[in-house]
Amino acid sequence: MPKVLISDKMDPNAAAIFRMRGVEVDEITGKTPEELKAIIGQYDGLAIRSSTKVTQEILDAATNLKVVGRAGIGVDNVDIPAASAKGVVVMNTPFGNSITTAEHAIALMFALARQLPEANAQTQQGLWPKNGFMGVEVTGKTLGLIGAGNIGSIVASRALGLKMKVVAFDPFLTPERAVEMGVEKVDLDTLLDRADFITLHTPLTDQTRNILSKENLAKTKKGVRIVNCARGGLVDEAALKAALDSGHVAGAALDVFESEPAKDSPLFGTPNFICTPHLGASTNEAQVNVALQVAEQMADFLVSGGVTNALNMPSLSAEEAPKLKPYMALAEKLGSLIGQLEGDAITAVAVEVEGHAAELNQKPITAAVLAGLMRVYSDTVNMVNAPFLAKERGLDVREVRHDREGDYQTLVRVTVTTANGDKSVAGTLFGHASPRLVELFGIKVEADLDGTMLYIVNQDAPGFIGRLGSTLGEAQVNIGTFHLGRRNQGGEAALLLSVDGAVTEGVLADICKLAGVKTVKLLRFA
Ligand SMILES: NC(=O)C1=CN([C@@H]2O[C@H](COP(=O)(O)OP(=O)(O)OC[C@H]3O[C@@H](n4cnc5c(N)ncnc54)[C@H](O)[C@@H]3O)[C@@H](O)[C@H]2O)C=CC1
Ligand SMILES: O=C(O)C(=O)COP(=O)(O)O
Repeated sequence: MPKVLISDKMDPNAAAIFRMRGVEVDEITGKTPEELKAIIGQYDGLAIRSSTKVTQEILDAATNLKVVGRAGIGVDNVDIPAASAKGVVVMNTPFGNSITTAEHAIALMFALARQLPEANAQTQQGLWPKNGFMGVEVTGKTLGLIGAGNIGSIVASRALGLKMKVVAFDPFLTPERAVEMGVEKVDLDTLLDRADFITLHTPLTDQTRNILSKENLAKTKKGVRIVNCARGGLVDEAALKAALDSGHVAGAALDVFESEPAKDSPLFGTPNFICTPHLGASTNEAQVNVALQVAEQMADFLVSGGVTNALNMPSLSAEEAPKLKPYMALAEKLGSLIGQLEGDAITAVAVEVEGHAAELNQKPITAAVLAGLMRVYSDTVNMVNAPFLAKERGLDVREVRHDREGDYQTLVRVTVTTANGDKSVAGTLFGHASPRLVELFGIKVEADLDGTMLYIVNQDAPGFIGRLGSTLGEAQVNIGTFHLGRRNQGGEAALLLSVDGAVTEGVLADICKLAGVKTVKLLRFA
């Protein structure tokens, strides 16, 4: 039974779903990194929000970990390259809390426009400060959206409902989508020049870090009000403090900080500054949504191999997964065979599918080929990290889908390029489930690739098989299965034998000495 750790506060629906889906679950929140490191080794899955930092160190200690599920959107607390390198899938729930977060941005905009927190505090102190809080209307004002993705577009729709004009800066926003959203697409300088309110809705990247820098804050309209419900680091906090102090910025609301938890920000106590402790996603609705989603997604993956909303792996629906499973097994065996036979010499890999295989999602088939092929170098390679490792090694990977009718109802062919030219192996599924090799370097053979096998290339000549049988028999090596194919009579023949027991270097050397033998290799398949 797979086992998951929920390490951040999460709606109880998550644990309930895990249990319902046959996944064991522990909820242990508030652990220090050291404490987490000590226990993470027992878990197949880790379900988090933003508090748990999934660092290289944690991943190194997570010897059984297969999936990290983020009940929310931002994954900047997960070292994704490190997870990919370790073959751990990282998933998020990209929509579950977006309405809630957009509503928080709108709430903070109103709170700034009418100075609600301070008015509330003074009223409750008995000061009745009726004349101290002259606000501004939002109707007719311009909202500048930085980032017009899921949350940005919900904020835009709400702002339009409030009769605001919305301008948006987002390099990936198409003109058509801008029209559909009812916003004007502008460049950043135009936005800074025109916006009465600015809200930020981008991830934190090298391009967005300090997007509201000292220089850019200086370009804003005097009296602008700024809301950041996205990520700390998008606004330069020191520059913001100076702009609030000078009165150039009339108000700012931050839900997120450069460093969290923010316990002693220089912004604290600044007039017209309000903040919340990363509450953007904190509604019952959003937390139920993300908890249900993350648990369903992680359970799908751990129980049936389905992949949804992964950031480092192609998607694979729970319906597709069972159909693809035998193909992935076949693809991995073909990759393993060719990796063991050709090894380091490979510079490019082409994965071709035809027949029934061509009707399926090819990405997982290719990933499985690469996993099999590269497991020759490292037994930590799996379908998640194989495509990344292939890229790192400079392997040129190509996918080809044929809609032609071939000899087989379904076929996967793997062709590798080496200094000695292209070499290819192909396999099919017998009875829709059983992987079978059908072609090996241009020679037709039929073989199950299983356990320990011997691959022998020899000159086709009478008596060879008898001599080979005697050599193995004398060494007490029992032959399990025997598969033979040849290019033409008297030409090159290929033999694949599955054998029981150990085949020593001495036995291999004896086979090499048999007349007509060109190649002998010991192969191992999972
Ligand atoms: N405060 C909170 O509790 C929450 C914060 N968030 C954060 O809100 C942010 C936005 O989330 P979503 O809208 O779901 O993400 P999204 O991926 O749907 O949208 C992000 C948008 O930013 C745009 N973008 C990327 N680079 C840009 C750049 N250099 N300049 C301008 N735009 C750029 C993208 O094109 C995309 O349209 C994320 O950082 C997320 O982590 C999300 C949920 C809750
Ligand atoms: O979903 C996101 O990106 C968030 O920032 C929400 O964070 P949280 O789950 O509330 O810690």
